[in-house]
Amino acid sequence: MIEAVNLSKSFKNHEAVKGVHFFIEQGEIVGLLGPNGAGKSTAISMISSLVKPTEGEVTINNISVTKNPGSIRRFLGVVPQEIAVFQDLTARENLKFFGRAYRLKGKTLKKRITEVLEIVGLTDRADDLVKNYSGGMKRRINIAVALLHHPQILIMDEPTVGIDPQSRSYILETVRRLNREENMTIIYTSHYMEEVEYLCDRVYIMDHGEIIASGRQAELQAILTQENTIVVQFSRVANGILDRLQAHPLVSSVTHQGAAVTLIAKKDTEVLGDIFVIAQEAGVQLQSVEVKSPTLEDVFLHLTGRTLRN
Ligand SMILES: Nc1ncnc2c1ncn2[C@@H]1O[C@H](COP(=O)(O)OP(=O)(O)OP(=O)(O)O)[C@@H](O)[C@H]1O
Repeated sequence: MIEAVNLSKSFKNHEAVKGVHFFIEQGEIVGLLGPNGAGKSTAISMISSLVKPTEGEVTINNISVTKNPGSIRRFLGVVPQEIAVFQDLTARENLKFFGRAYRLKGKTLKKRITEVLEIVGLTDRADDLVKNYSGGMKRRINIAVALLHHPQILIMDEPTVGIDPQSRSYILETVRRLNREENMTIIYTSHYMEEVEYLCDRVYIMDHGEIIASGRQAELQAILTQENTIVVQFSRVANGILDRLQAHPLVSSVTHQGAAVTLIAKKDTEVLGDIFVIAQEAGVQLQSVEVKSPTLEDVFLHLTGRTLRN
């Protein structure tokens, strides 16, 4: 349904997206995961015809996005990262305005406004000015605008950044419902691993403009079948201890939050003994050690050497 081949975008001398390929089937929820600056927004802006690729091509339902931007826009609903509605209008007035831009009018528009307000849970506040909304409500009206013309495909760029947990879970449930009840195809970009784990059938992991891994979650986790995640609570992080752990030949990555250190290491009993020795030599105590199976976050860490929040 959506196919991107060798998609690239350069801004002056900077290559934001470097020859990526996507294939997305109808009815899938696909996650595009990566840290800030990975190239996610640029990639989806090319898919939705808002940015012209430097190289490569995107087709949606076999129609070229670059050659026929007008005809593919009717299939697409795009939820941008920024709130793209008028703050001095009410939600209903905003929806009327954008509905007319989609050439909806009269009773059809009125009915659809009622429906989308219901979908995003803003029926009760429809006649309040958007500037008086909470951050989460503004994000929801942003989504409602994208749904007005019954798109087959919804492209969402980090739709839950900076909002309260309740609005966040409301948005996640709305995305699931749209997918299940209307078979809507959804591309969901995020740097929140847990959202992608919860929502997405398949995931593309992007870093520095490239797709560094893709697949179903289980397939991605299988990248680390030879590894364990080891979480060690030290009494403190002494000088040099992180470097020594990182230098261990069986350890592929080390991150820490205070004195809690997470290692990804080959499944080998030697590692635990060596951690103990390293701690002893650094004069710190081991307060607890937990060995876990790797998560999607660990896969990301293994592939990039960084956590998503870095
Ligand atoms: N219009 C532009 N002009 C110049 N550079 C740009 C432009 N848009 C994006 N970039 C650069 O391209 C790279 C990728 O940016 P992009 O916004 O696609 O990343 P992202 O993964 O969506 O990150 P974020 O979550 O911060 O939006 C960044 O280095 C960014 O600074």
